[in-house]
Amino acid sequence: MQLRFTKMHGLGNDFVVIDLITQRFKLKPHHIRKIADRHFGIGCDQVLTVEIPSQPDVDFRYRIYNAEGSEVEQCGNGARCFARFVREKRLTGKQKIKVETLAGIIELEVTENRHVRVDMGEPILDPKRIPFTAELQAPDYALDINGSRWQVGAVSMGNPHVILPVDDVDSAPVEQVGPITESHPRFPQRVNVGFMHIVDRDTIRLRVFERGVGETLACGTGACAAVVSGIVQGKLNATVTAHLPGGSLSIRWQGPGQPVIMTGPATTVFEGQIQI
Ligand SMILES: N[C@H](CCC[C@H](N)C(=O)O)C(=O)O
Repeated sequence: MQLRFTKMHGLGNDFVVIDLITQRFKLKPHHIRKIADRHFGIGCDQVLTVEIPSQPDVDFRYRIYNAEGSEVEQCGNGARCFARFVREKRLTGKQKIKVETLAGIIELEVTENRHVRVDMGEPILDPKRIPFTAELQAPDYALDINGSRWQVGAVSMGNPHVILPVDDVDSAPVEQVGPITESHPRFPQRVNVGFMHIVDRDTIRLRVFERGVGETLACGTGACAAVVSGIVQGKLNATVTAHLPGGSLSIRWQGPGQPVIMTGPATTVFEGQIQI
């Protein structure tokens, strides 16, 4: 079958976006792996699908698949691309778009300067719901990684994140520590691994080794989780600029009971068709 797709990216975190409203196809893990393959397929970090919602008062269903084929709960950079896609494809004319994900409902808004503002919902700090094995909820946790002890943050944005503090992201041990931490036994559903340098109370630099993908040029939920962790530890103000290798995001969180608001760009690269 020929499937139409659109190649997009959010700060270099790249996606293949497929409209499964006007096209009918059931994507299986081996299809995702083929689409995501950078030599034998199109190439991307994640595949995103646009589907008919299953809930009332929601505009679309938004599904996310990591390049390895696993379906995941949330993708922040993908959410911004989702908003641009459904408007460019005239699947909606709305300024504010509600979408359902495995992590719950999020709200997307295309802003005047063509950026997209996403209400990512409330962060989850209860270890049991991240999930992360810990006696009690705390601002940070001692975590032994390959014989070294780190003092880490643990936050879910619907998907699990662990945040490791570093003094310099450029020299952070992403390749060495990322893979082993992604599969750390205290994270039963594996985890996205952020390496965060707090520059000042309004600024962080961040690299992310993503669950199911590896290091990406940007991670939206990772930026949200890192800022929340820094705020909980009393080290960041409510509005933070997160600088990632692919570019910068604005992240705002006003504390417990409040949603995390992420604002940033979304870019369409090309359209195509793939025989699948
Ligand atoms: N790798 C993530 C999903 C994609 C998240 C990232 N691309 C973002 O922008 O939030 C996970 O397994 O939870």
